Amino acid sequence: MTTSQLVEQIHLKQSFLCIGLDTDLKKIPVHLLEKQDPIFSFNKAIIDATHHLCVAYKPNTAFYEAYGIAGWKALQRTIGYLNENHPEIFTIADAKRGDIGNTSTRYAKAFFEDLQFDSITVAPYMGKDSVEPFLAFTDKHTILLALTSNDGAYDFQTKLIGGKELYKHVLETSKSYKNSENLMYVIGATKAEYLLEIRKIVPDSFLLVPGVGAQGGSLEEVCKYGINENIGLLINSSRGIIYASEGKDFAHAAASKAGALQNQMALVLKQMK
Ligand SMILES: O=c1ccn([C@@H]2O[C@H](COP(=O)(O)O)[C@@H](O)[C@H]2O)c(=O)[nH]1
Repeated sequence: MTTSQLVEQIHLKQSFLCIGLDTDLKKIPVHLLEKQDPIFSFNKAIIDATHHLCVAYKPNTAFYEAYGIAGWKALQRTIGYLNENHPEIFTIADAKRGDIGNTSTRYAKAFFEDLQFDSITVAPYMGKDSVEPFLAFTDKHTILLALTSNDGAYDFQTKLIGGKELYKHVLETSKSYKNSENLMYVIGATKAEYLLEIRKIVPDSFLLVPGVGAQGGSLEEVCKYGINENIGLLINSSRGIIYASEGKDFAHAAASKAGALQNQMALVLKQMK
C-alpha cells in the first residue's frame, strides 16, 4: 500500500487508528479456548467487529512466537484473512527486527514476501546496512524505532551524543538511507511533548504512535504536536481495545472502545478543515 492510499483511507474512514492484535491465550474469553485455533478465532472476531473503525492492524509477533508453530500459523491466518478481506487496511508486523545486512534480507523476505505484511518495525541500533534490506522492498514500509513509549527509552534514546539526543541522530541519519522515503518512525504516545522537535526533523513522515490506552498516552497531546497536513499519524491501542471485555461480548466491547477513539479522531480531522 502506498502512503497516498493510506492517507485516502484515513479521510474515508475519518480515522487514523491502528488496532494492536496482541493476542494472549491467558486474556481471551475462555469459551474461545475450545476452538481449533483460538488465536485466529479471537483475531477474526475483533477484525470483523472493528475493521470499519481503523486503518491499520498491528499484530506484535511476540504474542504469536510465544506459541511456537501454532502461533506462527495463527499469525499467517490472520494476515491472510486481512489481505483477502480488507486489502485496503495497512498491516504492520511489530517484530522489531534488524541484523547484519545478510540476515536482515531474510527477515525482510519473511515478513514482506512470505507473510505479505505492508510494513515491519525495525530496530535502528545496527545502522544503515541492517535497515536498507527492508527498504529495498520499495512497495513496503519500514518503521524505525526512534523514541519508544517505555521508561527504558531514557536509558539510551534521549542521551546526548555530540550535544544531540540519540533518537534525533536516528531520525536524521536514516533520512540518508537508500529509499528512505519509505521510512516511518515509532514514537511513543507517552513522549508526546517531544513531537514538536521530532516534526522539525521529519515533518512529512508517518509516525506509528503506540501507548494510548493501557500505557496512558494522550491522543489529544499526540495530535496537538504530531499531526501534519497528511495527518502523518497512526495511533495504536492494543490491550485497551481488544481486552475491553472477557465475556462473549468481547468483540462488541472492542468495537465500542475503538469507536470512541475513532470519534475523537474524526473531531480532530474536522477541526483541521
Ligand atoms: O515504543 C513502543 C513500541 C512498540 N510498542 C508495542 O505497541 C503495543 C502497545 O500495546 P498496548 O496494549 O496498547 O500498550 C505493544 O505491542 C507494544 O509492544 C509499544 O508499546 N511501544
